[in-house]
Amino acid sequence: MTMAAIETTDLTKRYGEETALETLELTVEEGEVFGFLGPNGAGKTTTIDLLLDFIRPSEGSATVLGYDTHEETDAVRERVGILPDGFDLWERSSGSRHLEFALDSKGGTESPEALLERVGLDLADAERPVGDYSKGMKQRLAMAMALVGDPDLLVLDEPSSGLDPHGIRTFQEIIREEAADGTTVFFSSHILGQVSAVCDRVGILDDGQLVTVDTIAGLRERSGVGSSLVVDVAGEPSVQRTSLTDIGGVTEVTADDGRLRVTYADPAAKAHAIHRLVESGTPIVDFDIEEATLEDLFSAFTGVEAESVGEGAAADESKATRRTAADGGVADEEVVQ
Ligand SMILES: Nc1ncnc2c1ncn2[C@@H]1O[C@H](COP(=O)(O)OP(=O)(O)OP(=O)(O)O)[C@@H](O)[C@H]1O
Repeated sequence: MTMAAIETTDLTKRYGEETALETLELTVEEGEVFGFLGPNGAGKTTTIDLLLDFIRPSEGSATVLGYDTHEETDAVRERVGILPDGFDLWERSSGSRHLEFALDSKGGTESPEALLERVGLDLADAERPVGDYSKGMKQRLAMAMALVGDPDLLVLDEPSSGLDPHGIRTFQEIIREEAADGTTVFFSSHILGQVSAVCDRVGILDDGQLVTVDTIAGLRERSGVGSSLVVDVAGEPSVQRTSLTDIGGVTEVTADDGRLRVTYADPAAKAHAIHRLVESGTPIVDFDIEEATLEDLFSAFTGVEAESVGEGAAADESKATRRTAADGGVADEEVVQ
């Protein structure tokens, strides 16, 4: 039997009246790259802090790599590499000193140079005090420290914060390399594109509740958010609308100004639709497939509308709005920075 890298049972954290995490039941298998997705305040950091015993649960328990997070904290921390959210560095010490410290305390045997190269920090920068580093450079150093000692599990809390697009690619490469080497990777993010780029499975957390866990493909299928076949036709389509709506898996057909849009839940439906159009003698000028985006999926599962979730620094300014019924109307409240 394979051991789960992370297993939580009934894991709950309350702060007074506020429930930061509600009866979380989560299993992350060994070797998986698992994305933990959710808007600000969803409970991602709380979960990670519980897994590493930085805070104690109000109820429930968890194991990491088979060890109880509370009873066997040292065993857990020895085997886990952590890139925390809002980590502290010693501003006056150099990057190299930080790495030496991490190597000493973890008993790591890696060469500092190799670690620096992996995260894209050059040797000259490594000699400068960390107080002079940009946010992205600090993030790279923290990743190098997390990699020390060849951890069995990498826990990354919002790893891309402060990184430029190149840095994001570097981190994605590291995640893929670690996974290829058998390391389990658990990382939290509110940026969907980054999660989909590397993850085997995704868990969506919203307001302390695990809303769903699935592969991206599975989320697509279950969300009911359809993809669309968009066909440009010369003149009016000569096809009967019902001959398209009759196709199994088609959920909606609209026609607008020489453009026909067939929305489907079952991908097999699009070939049928093309076939019927050709059969009816409709002159097709061009066609395109518009896939449901990850943003659409996220909204479908959380009711939170993500607006801009591209890569890079700009993504950190991405906004999402939660639709709340207020004063009988719909108010938009910002929930993602
Ligand atoms: N020490 C604390 N005292 C009181 N409430 C807290 C404390 N720590 C976290 N919370 C609350 O718990 C909830 C979950 O916070 P958490 O930091 O886990 O969210 P998150 O998903 O990591 O968000 P972010 O993306 O902003 O890091 C929030 O409502 C937060 O205000």
